[in-house]
Amino acid sequence: MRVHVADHPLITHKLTVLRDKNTPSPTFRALAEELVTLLAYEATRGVRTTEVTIQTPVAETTGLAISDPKPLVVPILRAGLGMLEGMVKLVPTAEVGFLGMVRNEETLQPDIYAERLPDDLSNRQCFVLDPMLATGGSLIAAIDYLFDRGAVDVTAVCLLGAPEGLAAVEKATEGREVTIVLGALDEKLNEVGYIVPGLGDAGDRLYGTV
Ligand SMILES: O=P(O)(O)OC[C@H]1O[C@H](OP(=O)(O)OP(=O)(O)O)[C@H](O)[C@@H]1O
Ligand SMILES: O=c1cc[nH]c(=O)[nH]1
Ligand SMILES: [Mg+2]
Repeated sequence: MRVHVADHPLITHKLTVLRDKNTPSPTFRALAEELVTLLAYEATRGVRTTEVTIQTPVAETTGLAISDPKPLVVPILRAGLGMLEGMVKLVPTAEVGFLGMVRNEETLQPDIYAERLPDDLSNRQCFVLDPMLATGGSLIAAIDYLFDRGAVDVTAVCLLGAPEGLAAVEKATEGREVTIVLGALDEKLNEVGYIVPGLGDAGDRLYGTV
């Protein structure tokens, strides 16, 4: 598994405002979107491309075009939806599929409650969007789901991760083509499975649930 943790003052600045409990939902949403666009730059480093020949007004030249089948972007509902616009801004030709997942806050086990994905993901490059990688249970379930459908490589973009969750994903996806791009790797999980220092419940903060 490849892991990339962002190291850029602009990303840290935006994450600091995002973490602040006094930041209201509209600002939180705007920042989540901006952060994804910045992280997507790194996450798409391995996007598959094909050489193409084009004609500029001056000369013929070769360049690159994103290959077919186009990448599939999969936001994990609910919180991952807050990252979708930021990602498709950078890759506007990507196809978008949806996975609805919720973590049982007592057992911390994930449950898939909705799915709208292409049936056949064979030979597909997938980009999963979820702001929080806590125990890793949700991300492992999402990655398994995509590989079971035939995906060949999965890159997850998360705003924050916990070391425990990252280790769990690494163990569960051994031998598979998986990349994790994080805005920051936090200190730990607390006793109820929240990331410390984290930002609280990303879904609640995005959508104003109290
Ligand atoms: O790594 P884990 O321990 O599985 O936790 C992370 C999951 O928890 C949050 O979703 P949540 O279940 O709160 O759903 P929501 O997006 O609807 O709020 C988050 O967006 C992840 O999907
Ligand atoms: O810290 C956490 C952990 C799981 N889900 C969240 O939204 N936040
Ligand atoms: Mg939530």
